[in-house]
Amino acid sequence: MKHLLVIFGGQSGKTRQLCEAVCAGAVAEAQDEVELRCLPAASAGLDDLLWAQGLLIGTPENFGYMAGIVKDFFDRTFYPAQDRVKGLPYAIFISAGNDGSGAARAIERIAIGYGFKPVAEPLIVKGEVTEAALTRCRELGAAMAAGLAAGVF
Ligand SMILES: Cc1cc2nc3c(=O)[nH]c(=O)nc-3n(C[C@H](O)[C@H](O)[C@H](O)COP(=O)(O)O)c2cc1C
Repeated sequence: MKHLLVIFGGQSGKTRQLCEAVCAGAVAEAQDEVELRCLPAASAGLDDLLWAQGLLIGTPENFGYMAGIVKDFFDRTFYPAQDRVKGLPYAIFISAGNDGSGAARAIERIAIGYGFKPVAEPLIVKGEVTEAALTRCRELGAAMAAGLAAGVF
């Protein structure tokens, strides 16, 4: 069984909606081969990160950056995880009002510090969460789960 960790932040529920679709996609694709752990960023910690063989990070864009609670996850885990998570495949999904690029860039920079390996372009959903957006999220979750199951990352 491969291990996929999904963490998310957010206040008004849109990132959570994206997260639920990401997770549904992963389960639909590979529930027999991939064990999923989906956690609010505040509840996720070092043990979860070390458990993970794949990581999906969900955040709103707040003030051109990731949610503070997602940054807090990185702040808490960076030093203890250093040199233990190199090469961890990851991808990002973002709920934004009208941009999202600042949050994506900030997470990408931090991910370089950990040595995570990007395996998909950041998925940015602007404005309302439409059915089309949820489909993209399900596809992201499915692609991550399929890649993990197949051992291609
Ligand atoms: C304090 C705050 C700051 C925000 N800053 C940005 C921003 O810089 N760029 C942007 O595109 N949207 C911005 N937004 C809009 C949110 O990204 C958007 O409403 C998002 O869908 C919220 O996700 P959530 O429901 O998971 O909290 C901001 C919202 C809040 C509350």
